[in-house]
Amino acid sequence: MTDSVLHFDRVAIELGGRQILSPVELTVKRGEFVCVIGPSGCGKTTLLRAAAGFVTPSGGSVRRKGAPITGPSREVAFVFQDYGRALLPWRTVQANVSLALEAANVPAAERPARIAHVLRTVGLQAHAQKFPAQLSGGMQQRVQIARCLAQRPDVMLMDEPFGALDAMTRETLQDELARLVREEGLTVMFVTHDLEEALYLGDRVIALRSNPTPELPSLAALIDVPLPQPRDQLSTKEHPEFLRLRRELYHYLGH
Ligand SMILES: Nc1ncnc2c1ncn2[C@@H]1O[C@H](COP(=O)(O)OP(=O)(O)OP(=O)(O)O)[C@@H](O)[C@H]1O
Repeated sequence: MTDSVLHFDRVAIELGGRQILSPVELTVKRGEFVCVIGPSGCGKTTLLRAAAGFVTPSGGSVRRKGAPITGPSREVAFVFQDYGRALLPWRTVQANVSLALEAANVPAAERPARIAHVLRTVGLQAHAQKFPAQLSGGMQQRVQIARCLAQRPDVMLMDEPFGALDAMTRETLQDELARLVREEGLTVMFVTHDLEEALYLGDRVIALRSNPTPELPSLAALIDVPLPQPRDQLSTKEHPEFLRLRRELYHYLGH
């Protein structure tokens, strides 16, 4: 179990008197990229929020490196879809990234080098002094990702991070994230509506279904994605295995 970063141990969640997630059993290993897909309202964000310690399961528990999660932790970073609200508009790019270091009580003398490093990692070193409103949506999302990287988290939880971006920017950011994950050895749980995005990025994809019952539980499918790395927007998406998995997931999602 040493390489288990997150373990969902029969996690069930009720909200507003309604069963959102029936018991989910899942282990996310170190360095793994797990994508979560499913129809709107099936509980994808809720599952991620439980891993972040924002929501307490009504049954079971989420464990990080073996210990139950009882609340938010700096070792778990959360990337929101809405980068506009995640960034402070009155702080520059570097000051937004600095927030993570300030929260972690990193000594002021160490901050500039760490900020410069993560901004280089996401290709924003030339924009450190700009304010969020001076950047495109894709660049603002990179700032949010840089801020999470500055935390040096154990795990990155990403909730439809590219959902608000145009198709071309989304593909660019997918490739940048995939590279970052490889280079930094990140562990990622990534929620998306987009089947192709899930298969393109994931080592594994889990599909959730809405309105779970004991016969048809939340976890509809858990599939391995054995496509070669690094992936490529054209050849990966034309790979026969990609097309086969896409068809399989499409079926699981009840189309
Ligand atoms: N705090 C809450 N109280 C009551 N119900 C809630 C609460 N938060 C979420 N829900 C409900 O739980 C269900 C699952 O929500 P969740 O946001 O996890 O779904 P999702 O799969 O991420 O949806 P989407 O793809 O639309 O973002 C929805 O029906 C939602 O209305």
